[in-house]
Amino acid sequence: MDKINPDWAKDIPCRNITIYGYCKKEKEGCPFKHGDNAAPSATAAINDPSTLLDVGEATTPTMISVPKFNAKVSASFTPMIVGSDSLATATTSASAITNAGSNVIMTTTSGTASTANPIANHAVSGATLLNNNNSSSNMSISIPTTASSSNYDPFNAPIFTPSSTSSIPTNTNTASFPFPSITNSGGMNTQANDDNSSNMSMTNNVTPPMQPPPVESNNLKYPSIYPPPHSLLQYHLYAPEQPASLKSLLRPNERSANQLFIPNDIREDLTKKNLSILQIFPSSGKVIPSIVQDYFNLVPLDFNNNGFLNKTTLFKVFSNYDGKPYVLKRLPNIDKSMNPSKISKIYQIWSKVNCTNLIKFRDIFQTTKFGDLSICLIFDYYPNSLSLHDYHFVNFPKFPITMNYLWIYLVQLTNVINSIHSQNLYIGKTLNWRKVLITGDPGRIKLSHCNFVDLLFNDDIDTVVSSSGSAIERQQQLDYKFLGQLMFNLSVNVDNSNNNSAPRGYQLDEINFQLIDDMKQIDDRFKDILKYLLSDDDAKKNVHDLISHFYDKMFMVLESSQTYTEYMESVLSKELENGRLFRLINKLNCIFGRIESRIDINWSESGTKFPIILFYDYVFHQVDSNGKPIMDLTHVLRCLNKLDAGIQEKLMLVTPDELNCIIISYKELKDLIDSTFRSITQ
Ligand SMILES: Nc1ncnc2c1ncn2[C@@H]1O[C@H](COP(=O)(O)OP(=O)(O)OP(=O)(O)O)[C@@H](O)[C@H]1O
Repeated sequence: MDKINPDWAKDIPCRNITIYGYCKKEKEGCPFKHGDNAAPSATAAINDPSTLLDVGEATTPTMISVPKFNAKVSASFTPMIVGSDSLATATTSASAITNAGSNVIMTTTSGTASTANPIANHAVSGATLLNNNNSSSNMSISIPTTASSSNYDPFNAPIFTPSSTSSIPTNTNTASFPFPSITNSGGMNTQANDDNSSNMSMTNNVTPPMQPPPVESNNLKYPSIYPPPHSLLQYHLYAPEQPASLKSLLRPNERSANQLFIPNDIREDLTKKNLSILQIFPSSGKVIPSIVQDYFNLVPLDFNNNGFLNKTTLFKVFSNYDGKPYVLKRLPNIDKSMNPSKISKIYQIWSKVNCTNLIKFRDIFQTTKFGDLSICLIFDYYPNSLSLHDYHFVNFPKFPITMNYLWIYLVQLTNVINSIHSQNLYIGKTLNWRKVLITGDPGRIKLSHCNFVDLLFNDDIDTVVSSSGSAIERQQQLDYKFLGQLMFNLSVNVDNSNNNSAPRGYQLDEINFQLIDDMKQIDDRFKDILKYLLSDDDAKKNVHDLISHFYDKMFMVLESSQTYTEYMESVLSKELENGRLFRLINKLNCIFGRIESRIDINWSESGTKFPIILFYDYVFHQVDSNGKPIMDLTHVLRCLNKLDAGIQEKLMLVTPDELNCIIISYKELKDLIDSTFRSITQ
């Protein structure tokens, strides 16, 4: 190599500085220029913080002043070794990407290095973003590298907080959590008045998009229910139904996924119900006891109700006996302990009533677990059920009440009256639109409670439930009036469910025949029934007389409920095979493609297991004559069903090079797969 002329070289910037940021031969007589214009060296940057680029004064660097990006020395890209001293102190001054319009400068703001540490890595979200009002925008990202981060212990680490550095004002308004305000979303400054509107301009006071509440806040608010609403399943992640235009493109043998599986609305509804069943309450064990008698995991159903512990409360619970969910209704602050024989009598009487339109009563007991003496009643739980009042007039979306609904409800409630009266019992005031729950389609309703509370606090329980008591007959006659009142209140609000005004509920003494006649939206037959139910005649009302007014409507209800049952059966039959096929695919995947099989002679082309490989390709990796992958779900399902049934039908499996083929039956394949699976599970 020729000797370099020092006079000529002294004005030329040293290439080592350009590439590495420093020149190790500088002290050994490197003739090139290491002067003032060169970028600050790494060591200088560490020892003299003032030499670090000040993000606040970021200027457009030139190619000469900014070293090119170098993966070996750039802190942001150097894989760190935890505990390595050399790396703990190594750092880099800057890396920059420069182009005509925009500059990105990355600097470290402390002398110590960042490590492969999630806490340190939050620097990206805590980036300092500058807005430059000239035509070229500078995006300067400051990487705070917290000291002593070399030994990261994920288990003892503080909660990850996308923190703010001094250059990023923290948003103290935690109310917006977890949703960022629109103006700050994505960290983009929508108000930047940059001339060049195409430049993405970001300001210093950009709020990090996901700002969690401060950890030490005294007013820390936990989500009132788990899982919190924002973490609920994203139902739209499932494939939506195909538009009609695409359906026509299907070949005769093809079916869309929607034709093969459960319809989206039913799946979504069932998923939501499952979610409600599985909900847990975070403070269980503190505010609310974690176990009450044989029931655990208490979740208040009306958890928005303040001071709910002093009122009648409903909890969703799980039974320790059968693991099923139930509803626990707690009657708090009982003055004195109830006579156990009274409690057991109530249980014996009411647990006998079996009616599809009455929520089944399961258990009753006294407890001091809530800090007082409470009586607890246990009922079947129907997730996401709403009262008639809430379903038609309060909750969104509202389901407008129609004449058909009125008939369906009337038939079902008559069924409840019939079942309860036939046991010499009565319903009482609980026959109202807040205690009748909609539990499913089409308009399926269940009465949630009967007169338990009256019975519990009535000292003369024997009279109340005696088989010949005239008191009971009187109460039973009142039940018809309560039914009339309920049906009247629904009818009078038929037009109301479409607008936002609160539904008007009439008391029994407010209802008269004139009001019934004035209702334009109700047909005359229904008005006659209302009059029959609400009349003060001496003639005793009974179920037989009542249904003579609308027996034809009972056929309508029977018809709709049978049609719905058949529809659900057909949906169920579509899903019937899923569990079986899922187990089969699991089995196949467990044995197929294992690393050890690559060196196992049995899986080679001449091995005994080779048909499994070919079959897997045959089922899942079909290609057309041009070698283009084919995705035919029907083919997959057909093959798997035949395999599962182990039929004698033979199929030809061809090797990818098409030079060899195997003719094998599904039965033989099934045996082969079963024996292979057994061999790896033993
Ligand atoms: N068995 C049940 N399964 C599912 N949800 C229920 C059940 N019983 C009640 N609910 C839900 O709880 C809500 C409140 O029911 P209810 O009015 O009976 O309770 P409450 O307000 O404690 O009664 P009370 O009027 O005696 O104080 C109902 O609208 C319904 O959404």
